[in-house]
Formats: sequence, C-alpha cells, structure tokens
Amino acid sequence: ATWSSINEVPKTKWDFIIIGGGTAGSVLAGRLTEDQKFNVLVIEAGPNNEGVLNSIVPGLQRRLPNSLYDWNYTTVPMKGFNNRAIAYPRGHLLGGSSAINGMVYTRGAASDYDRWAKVTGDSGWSWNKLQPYLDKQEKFEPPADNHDVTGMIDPKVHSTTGAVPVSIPGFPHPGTDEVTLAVTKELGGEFHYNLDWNSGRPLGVGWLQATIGHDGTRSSAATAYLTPRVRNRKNLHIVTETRVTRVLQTTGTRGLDIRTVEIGSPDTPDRVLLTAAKEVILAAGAIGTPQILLNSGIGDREELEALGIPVVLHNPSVGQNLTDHTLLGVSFGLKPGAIDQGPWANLSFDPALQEQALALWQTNRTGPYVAVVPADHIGWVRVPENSSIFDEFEDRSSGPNAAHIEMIIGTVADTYNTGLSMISPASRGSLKIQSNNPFDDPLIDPNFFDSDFDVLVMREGINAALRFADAPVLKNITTGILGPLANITSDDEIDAFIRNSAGSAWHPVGTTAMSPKNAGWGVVDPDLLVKRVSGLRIVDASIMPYIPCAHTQTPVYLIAERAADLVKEAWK
Ligand SMILES: Cc1cc2nc3c(=O)[nH]c(=O)nc-3n(C[C@H](O)[C@H](O)[C@H](O)COP(=O)(O)OP(=O)(O)OC[C@H]3O[C@@H](n4cnc5c(N)ncnc54)[C@H](O)[C@@H]3O)c2cc1C
Repeated sequence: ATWSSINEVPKTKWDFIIIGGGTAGSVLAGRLTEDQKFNVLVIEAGPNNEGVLNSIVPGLQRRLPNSLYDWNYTTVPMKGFNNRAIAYPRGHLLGGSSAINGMVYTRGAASDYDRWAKVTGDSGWSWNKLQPYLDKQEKFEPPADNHDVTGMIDPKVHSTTGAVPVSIPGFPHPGTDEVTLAVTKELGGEFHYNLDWNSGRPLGVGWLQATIGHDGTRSSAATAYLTPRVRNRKNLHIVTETRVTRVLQTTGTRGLDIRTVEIGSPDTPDRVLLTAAKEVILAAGAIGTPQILLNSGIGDREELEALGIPVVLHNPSVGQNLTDHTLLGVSFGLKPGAIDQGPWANLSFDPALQEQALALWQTNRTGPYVAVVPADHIGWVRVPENSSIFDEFEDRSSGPNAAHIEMIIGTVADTYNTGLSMISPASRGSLKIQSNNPFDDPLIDPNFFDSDFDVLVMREGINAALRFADAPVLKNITTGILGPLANITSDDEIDAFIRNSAGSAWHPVGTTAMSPKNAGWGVVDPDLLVKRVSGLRIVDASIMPYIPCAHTQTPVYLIAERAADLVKEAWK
C-alpha cells in the first residue's frame, strides 16, 4: 500500500528499507517484492505520482522542473561557466527523475558498460551480461499513432516483454523528418542513417526513442514497476512525503553495521528510527545519496569535522566524481514555408494551441502531446580522428564506437534545431554539504568545463552541426545559423559563447562510484555494498564510475534490475 505519513504505516519487521522511491528505488521495490518472503518499505521524500497530470502527459513535461515535483536545487557558481550558477532539477515524487525527465530512451555504447566491467573487475557490468536486464526493463510497443515502424528501429535489439513501455514518436513531423533523413542520404559518413542507435553502436542518425508507450503516456519507474497490482502486495509498503535524514549504526551490533534509518522533518526536532533486518538500500539519486551519507558521518574526515559532524567512516570518495553532460542549443533559420509543419508549428509559444493539444490528448491520446518535444531524430557523432584535440588530450569516450557529441534534431516554428550535448566529459565535480543541518541544500558543483577538453569537444559539436546544415537539402531551405554564432568566427569567441550559454542535460552520476573490491578509492564494491560497512547498499546513478554517452535513465534502470538480482542472490 502507499501511505503519506510514517505514522500510518503498520509496524512490522522490514527486511529491506529502500531510501528514495525514484527510478532505481521503484525498480527495486517492484522486483524484491516478487519474492513474498521479503518485506519491503520504500521511503520517498516527494508526493505520490498518481494523478499528477504534468507527469502523465508527455507534452506537459516542461511544467515539471521548478514545481512541487522538483527539489529545486541550484548549483554553486561554476568557473567553467564564467561563474554562472544554474537550476538543477531532480525528481521529487514517486518515480523520481524518471517521472519528470524528458523521456528520451538511450542506452549508450556497448563500450560504456564494458568500461564499467573493466574498472570494477566485474564482468557482470559488461554490455553482454546486462542484456537480460534490458529484456526485463523494456517493453517496446507500437507508437501512439500506430504507424508501421519497419525500417525505423531494429526489432532484434528490443524487448517487448519487459516493464517499461518504450516507442518512437507517436506524432512524427513528416516535413522535418523527410529533410533530416535526406541529409543522412546526402552526407552519409558520420551522419549515416543508423537503423537503431540503441544497438550498442550508437554512431550515426536515427529515430528518437522514448519511454512513452502505445497509450501516448509517460512511462516512469513508478508507473511501470509500482503498478496498482504491485502496490497491493502485502509485503510492500510505500511511504511518501517522508524524508530520510541519516543512516545509523544499528543498536546492539558490532563493527559498522548500518541498517537503521532516521526520518525527520524540518518542522520538528522529533526523529523516527527504523531498522531493516537485512539491508538498507540507498536509492536517493546522485545528489540525495551522497548527501545522506555525508550527513551520517560517512565521507572525508576533515570536511566532516569542520562541520561538526562525528566521523563514522572516513572515505574521501563520497561526493566526488560528480559527472554530467552539458547542453547547447544550435539553431538554423528556416526560409518561410520551407517545411510544412502543419497546424502545430507554433505549439511551443501559443497557449491556445497548447490547450487544443491537451484536449486532444485527453480525448483519445492523440496529437502532439503524445511526444515531449517536436524532435524525432538523434545523431551521435565523434570528434574527427585527426582533430588536434587528441594531440593535447586523451580521448575520454569509452571507445571508437562511442559518441563524443549528441545532436537532438527537430524543428520549432521557423527554426531547424540541433540541440548539442557534450557526452564524453573530462571534467569532474563534487557534491558537498554546507552544514550539519540535514535539511540544508547540498553544495552541488558539476564543475562544467573545468577541462578545456570539454569546451573543445563542444566546439567540435558546433562544427558538426555546421557540416550537417551544409547538406544541400538543408542548405537550400535555411538562412544560416542563428544567435551570436552567426556573427562570431574566432575560436576564442566561440569558446566564450559556449561557456556563457551552455546548460546541463540533467544527468548527474558518479558521486558514490563503484570500484574493485579492495580498491583504495570508490564508495561501493561491484555488488554495490558500501565498502567497509555491512548492511548498506547503494543502487542509483551515483554508483556509475563513468558516465555513458547516453541519457542516464536507461543505465539507471539496468543498474537497478541487476542490483535486484544481486540482492535476491545474497539473501536466497
Ligand atoms: C529534468 C530532467 C530531464 C531528464 N531527461 C532525461 C531524458 O530525457 N532521458 C534520460 O534517460 N534521462 C533523463 N534525465 C536523467 C534521468 O532521469 C536520471 O538520471 C535518473 O532518473 C536518475 O535515477 P536515480 O534513481 O538515480 O535518481 P532519482 O530518479 O532522482 O530518484 C531519487 C529519489 O530519491 C528521493 N530522495 C532523495 N533524497 C531523499 C531523502 N533524503 N529521503 C527520501 N527520499 C529521498 C527523491 O525524491 C527521488 O524520488 C533527466 C533528468 C531530469 C531531472
């Protein structure tokens, strides 16, 4: 059942307490309670996801950041961003960030996972060994408008039997799509048509896939794994609007046995303590998880002591290695009438059209709101092999089939857009706490563009967008690049523009990274148990040692699906 106060939850013996009912937490809750002998409690800080219209209708996604369903964080000012601080949304409801995200469904390159396997010494994290978990995770369905997807995806690399409905856009944009596909034919090479970039070999341009199924509705970890049937299980209890402040040594145990969870609210000094018989599983995400560990005295000794927090375990890796992708919009003007965009061309700006789109969605799940944005393709490209970048810097991508840059391609009104993401970053940031008050916001420092490599690759991304737009079919109908890039040519000016304009793709990972079992760095072992502690596991985006060249929800789903098996195996 789902409750909204810890006082309502029946008192019982919990085998597992999951902190955070987000993307990973929902998967774990659903999978662990398949075994009736496990009694599971999920504690989620945000509200229930059920009935939250903005989270249900894909086209209303943009209303979720900076709302009640967002933690509403801001980063620290970042030097590489010319001292800009930026908003940093994180999901604050059941389903977590999967319930507020952009729904793009990407897996990255096979070599991204093989790199995890290599650095952790656990082949279980390799692309091949993770395939069964992809099968359990994905439920590929026909798109909302039922169009034939032959030639638009490779069915061999998709599962139709997993938990999370996935499809390609159910409201395509024929005029734009025709142009984009014509570019792939004209240019080929780095922009060749890739039938399915979710095959482990992403390079090229192919159709966008999203966690939106046949019903034109967002699938989140909560809608897919915490279905009404699952919530009815006697061995699953979910409590929302309840915040975990710390994890604690369990009374009567020796060594560092941490299976006790402290719940609190800023409105009262009262705290509730709950203990799990088997494990506490931290799934509070790349920001929440290290924050709870630091509040609990697990982190760098000197920094904790400076805040007056008693040190439980000295581990300077906690909160380090924060890695994220940067984003930069690059647009080209379209000649009037060059692409027939139908009646919805101004949807993004026109409230009357937005009302019509919502009405259509509500009537029969059709219209533009079955998709999140009017973009139907993604291109994945590499910096050319002969680029001088590699004279100075080592390549940070996971291998020759991994991408450095992502281009999200579509049109809005009279602009043809290539949203660029720098997805092979060298920069690493950190997550720290600013006081011993667990309710204070953490200090989030993605440290974007700390490394010049990242700026140079982003500049190469702009060059790639220019090469793309130079295809005759596009060149004929566009008026050139828009914004400041139209008037600047020197590398220094371009770099300044990048540092002044880029944002985040909202993909923070790596703040409690996994490392080999006896490594002197890292926070969790390859089985995701916290090093030098018993009873405490971490399952979420924090454990990634490297960020994949992918939007991060699918990698999190894979981590959580495998983790569920690791936990079941440990307690069978
Ligand atoms: C705006 C936005 C757009 C994105 N777009 C995409 C996209 O299009 N495609 C994609 O693949 N990825 C996208 N991502 C990234 C992706 O959604 C995340 O990487 C992924 O969902 C993270 O999963 P997680 O389980 O690690 O954390 P989350 O899903 O964030 O879950 C953490 C949960 O823990 C809860 N929690 C935190 N602290 C506490 C506490 N102290 N007590 C109790 N509960 C707590 C949170 O409320 C949350 O529910 C986007 C993210 C955002 C924010």
